[in-house]
Amino acid sequence: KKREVTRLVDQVLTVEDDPSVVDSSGRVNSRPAFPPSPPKLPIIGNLHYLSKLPHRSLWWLSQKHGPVMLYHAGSKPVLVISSAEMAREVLKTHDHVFCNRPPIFASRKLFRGIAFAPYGDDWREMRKICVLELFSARRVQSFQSVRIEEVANTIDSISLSSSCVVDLREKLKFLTDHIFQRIAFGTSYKGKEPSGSPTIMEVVHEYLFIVGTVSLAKSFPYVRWIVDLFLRLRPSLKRKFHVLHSLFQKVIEEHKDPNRPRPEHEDIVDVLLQLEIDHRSIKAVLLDILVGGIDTSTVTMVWAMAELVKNPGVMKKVQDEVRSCVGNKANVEESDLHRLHYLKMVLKETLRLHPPGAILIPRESMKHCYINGYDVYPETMVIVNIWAIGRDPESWNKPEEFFPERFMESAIDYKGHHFEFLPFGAGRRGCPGISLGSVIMELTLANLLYSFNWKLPTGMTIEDLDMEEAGIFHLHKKSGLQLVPTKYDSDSFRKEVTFVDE
Ligand code: HEM
Repeated sequence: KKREVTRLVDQVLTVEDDPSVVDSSGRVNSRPAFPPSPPKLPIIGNLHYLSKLPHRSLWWLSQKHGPVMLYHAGSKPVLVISSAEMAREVLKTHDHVFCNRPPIFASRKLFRGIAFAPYGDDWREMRKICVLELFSARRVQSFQSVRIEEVANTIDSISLSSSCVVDLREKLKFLTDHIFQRIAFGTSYKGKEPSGSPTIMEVVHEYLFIVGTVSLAKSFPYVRWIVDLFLRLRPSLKRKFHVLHSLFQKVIEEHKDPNRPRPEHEDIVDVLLQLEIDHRSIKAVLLDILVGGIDTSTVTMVWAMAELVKNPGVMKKVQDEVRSCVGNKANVEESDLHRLHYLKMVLKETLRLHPPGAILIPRESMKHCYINGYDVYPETMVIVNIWAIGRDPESWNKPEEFFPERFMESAIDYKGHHFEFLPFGAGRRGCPGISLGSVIMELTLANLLYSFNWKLPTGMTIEDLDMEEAGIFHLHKKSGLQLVPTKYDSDSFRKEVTFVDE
């Protein structure tokens, strides 16, 4: 109601915002009804409102201007959606209008995989391959041995530091990097770079950062040449593109070598070569997988462990569940996961409060339509602030609290049917990697929780645990996560459980 009142007040103050202004002769004025918008400045539009954490600035603005707001990034109008109801309008009711991506990232000269491709036959074809061939249930299952081996290596490596401070973020980054490189390339190049050379993921991050900056500069026709001249982004972008291009080319050539030893499972490059996909598209899909999978899973698991350490009651409950389900096995297996109901709730609660993509990858309208009575014109960029929606008190009771039990009697899942909870997006452009991402996260978290007890380094209290956010593409925990693991003694737990049962 408060939002509606704010919207009405805004409409009274800004006549342009009123969708049905009646003039003195009683005629309905047919001027376009633009959504409410913060006051603009010349050249920069509304950019002065943006902080280092755009999802928070946009959330703050939406509290004043409503869940459908027009934000001006320089000369570019951007429709910002901040409620479950309006997200449903965009991602379901009008999904066919908003399933395009804006031309950022999508230059023909760069990689144009699935995530940033414009809507059309090329995207449709690659998306079909993605859903039916690359991330189908059968294919995800075929990568099981990779997950098991890599998670076991991580547990072994942490065991070596039992009772010492461990940089858990680094361990998890290393793990997901290995898993996704093995899934995509059949082998991991991590640690095999010539000394002093950046890792693949470092090049990927730099590449994305430059593409993002160049794209943003396009919204500022007056200052674009200054950005180009002083930051010399384009030559740098070209160099990064070539590094990735040659690496992916090398991987493809190795796969085409008839003397290559047969791996125990087909990797993504094998599948794409068998489907006779052209090399350029294969490279773009490889980039999508590295970008889509590695950071998202790492940041989510770091947030989950941080929230658990901050909430010892939840930590105990989830560890008790994992340990009593697994019994006296050496580790948690994938076949155990379907019984770990509370663990799944912990993961959902983490994704509600800390969705790695706080705002969905931008979409673009393909034709005129109305959202909540407002005109939205073709080629308007649309962003859905899923971070704000996950904390909206209209949808969530005590939204700031980490309370996994809220999912107990609830049918809400993250498959894109519940618009108050959209960590993987929804509709035609929703994430095709949900099953792969979630099984990696569940298996890793279950084993971390099974194998170790976790506490903060000596002298640190829960209050000292910094939950500050950072990041442009993916929202990570700014200060990393230093924790002390101690190896869990399953015998003593069994005695404890037997004692309780008796
Ligand atoms: C924690 C794990 C992950 C999260 C939270 C996540 C989240 C997302 C989100 C929010 C989108 C945009 C959806 C939209 O616009 O409605 C997306 C798209 C995408 N994701 Fe994921 N993702 C994850 C893991 C993965 C994995 C493991 C892969 C592949 C290996 C992947 C590949 C993709 C691709 C290719 C797209 C673009 C889809 C399209 O535009 O058609 N993601 N993801």
